[in-house]
Amino acid sequence: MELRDITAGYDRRAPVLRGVSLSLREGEAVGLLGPSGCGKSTLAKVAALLHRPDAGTVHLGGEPARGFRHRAPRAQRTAVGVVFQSPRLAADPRLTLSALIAEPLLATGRKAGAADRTRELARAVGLGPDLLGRRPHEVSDGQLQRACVARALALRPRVLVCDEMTAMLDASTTAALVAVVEDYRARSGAALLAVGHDRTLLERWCDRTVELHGGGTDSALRSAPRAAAGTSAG
Ligand SMILES: Nc1ncnc2c1ncn2[C@@H]1O[C@H](COP(=O)(O)OP(=O)(O)OP(=O)(O)O)[C@@H](O)[C@H]1O
Repeated sequence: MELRDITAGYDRRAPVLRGVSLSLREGEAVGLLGPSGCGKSTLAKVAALLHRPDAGTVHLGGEPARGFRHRAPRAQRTAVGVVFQSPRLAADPRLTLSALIAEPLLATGRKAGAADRTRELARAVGLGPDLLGRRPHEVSDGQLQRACVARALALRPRVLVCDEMTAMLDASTTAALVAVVEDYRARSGAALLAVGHDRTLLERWCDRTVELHGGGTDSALRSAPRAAAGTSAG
């Protein structure tokens, strides 16, 4: 994925991001750090094709993004999986965890095999069958976030964007979900953009970290390689 010269925000006269470029190679994990409000989530939404930049381009597998939000073509939209910080805001409260995980499969016409794939994904994220029939208000934040990660992986995305995925989780759920994402990345060759405030976690987890500096008049990214050898995810 390549983000080229992205200018984006919510008011064209005062963009949050100005001329930000970032590329993720196949299989690469990049951690995105920066002070609160500098535009990390905005950049994550642009990368996930959920927010149209005012200027600049997003390339996926060498192809320019042909639209954003509902205008993104299905093949490009499904190539990017997203996990947000708050599963309570992200998850439809009416769906069971099973339906939540299966929804992207059914919405893209993959009905055959959807039940098996849902069980496989649930197992991978550590959700037992007893939880799959429950709705969001009947499970913990950690259990719900596990379902959201499973859902994000359902269509085998080429890029996974995790925006503060672990911010609301305890240490053991954080470690478990980082391990799930890492296992998927290792097997699939997908790239990862992980946004967060936990520098220690991102420096251990990712191949490199980049620091976004907002500030209205210009935004810049500074790169740093992975933390010293010997550290490992989770
Ligand atoms: N939907 C929106 N409408 C208007 N302004 C927004 C919207 N979303 C974010 N902003 C503003 O854009 C700026 C950047 O927000 P963003 O969420 O991208 O920052 P961030 O670096 O992810 O912050 P944090 O680390 O606190 O999550 C902030 O000033 C924020 O108030």
